[in-house]
Amino acid sequence: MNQDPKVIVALDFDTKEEATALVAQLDPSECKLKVGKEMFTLFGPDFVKLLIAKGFDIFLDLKFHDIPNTVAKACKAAAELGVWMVNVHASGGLEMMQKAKQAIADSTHPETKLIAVTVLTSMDAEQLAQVVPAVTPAEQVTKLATLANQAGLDGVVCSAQEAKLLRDKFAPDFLLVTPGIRPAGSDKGDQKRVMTPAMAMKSGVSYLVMGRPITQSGHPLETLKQVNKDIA
Ligand SMILES: O=c1ccn([C@@H]2O[C@H](COP(=O)(O)O)[C@@H](O)[C@H]2O)c(=O)[nH]1
Repeated sequence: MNQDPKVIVALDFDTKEEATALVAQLDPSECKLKVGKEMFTLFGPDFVKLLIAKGFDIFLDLKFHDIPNTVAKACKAAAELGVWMVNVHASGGLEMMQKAKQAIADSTHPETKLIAVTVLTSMDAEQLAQVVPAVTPAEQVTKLATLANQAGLDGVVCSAQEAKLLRDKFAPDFLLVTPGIRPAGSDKGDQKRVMTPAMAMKSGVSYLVMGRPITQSGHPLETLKQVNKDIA
């Protein structure tokens, strides 16, 4: 029984029925689950609690980004739902991340992990240059990860392409959570900074976030089992 599966399946569905049909095939020893903005907006905290009750570790991927007081209260509310992990945008700044961390520490679930999004995996160098001039994705990820580390966060969301760089810079327990994971030959969709599951694990990633390559594969359970085999 694996207590700490490395794949986080992103439940990005617009009906609860589709999501629960998939979840019914999965086992908490094979994957964790991620609830993002779409499903949380549609189905709210009760949906999250339902998944927790089935024994899954839940990453609540709401990417909070607001003034420190607001983000801190949102993180406390998320932690008190009983989720395994929650996140904020690192570009919200040091004070915002410190207050969020403190709010979780003061909550009824101080063990909840808090990580920060660096540069979205859907952005390439050209897109990043439209919002932050004269910096590469790797430089911007490193800068924001350093800030998150300084704020005492548990880790960051980055692409697997930056994992080796960050793994060499931070302590082994600093979590690197990477979306943009694509098995060889699978459709990239809107993801730009991608890597295969096996290469990502070799680069020092802590957890792989995978949505469409599993959920839209036509045979999700087999796909997940193959990924777990590939990274074993
Ligand atoms: O930089 C980021 C941050 C979050 N995500 C989320 O991960 C999944 C990826 O889904 P795929 O279907 O495997 O592309 C999705 O829920 C995003 O909101 C990200 O992709 N990149």
